[in-house]
Amino acid sequence: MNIALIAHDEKKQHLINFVTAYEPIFKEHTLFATGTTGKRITEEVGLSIERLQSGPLGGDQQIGAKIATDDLDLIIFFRDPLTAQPHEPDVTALLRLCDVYRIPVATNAATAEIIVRGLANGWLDWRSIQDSVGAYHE
Ligand SMILES: O=C(CO)COP(=O)(O)O
Repeated sequence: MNIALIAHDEKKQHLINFVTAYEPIFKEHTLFATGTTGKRITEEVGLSIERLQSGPLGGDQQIGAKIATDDLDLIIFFRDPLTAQPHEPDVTALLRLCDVYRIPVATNAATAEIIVRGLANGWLDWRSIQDSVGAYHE
């Protein structure tokens, strides 16, 4: 599975802790991340990640583009709901595309726990057989 990992600044340590806890699962998959998030995960957890631009510089839009081309299967995006983001429209657009293409997305640790445990149990295997682009029009 292709998995995107993203966290706003106030949530980055939460994501680091989360990815560390589930490192045996994440290391089995292909990981992408926005710039600063990816840098920290690489340095602090040691996982190999394809880093995109930092969120405010277009990273969320790059993640969105990968969703639109069916190149991502799961998004874990620890959002900070208490701090205004300069690129809020990009965040909204990214989450919208998750709904358009039926991409599982976790925006907090509680949901991420369920999804990652499901991932390990094969509950996301349907991703590899569905035509996600067509799915919206069913
Ligand atoms: O801003 C972000 C998501 O909206 C995350 O970007 P960084 O990982 O570069 O901090």
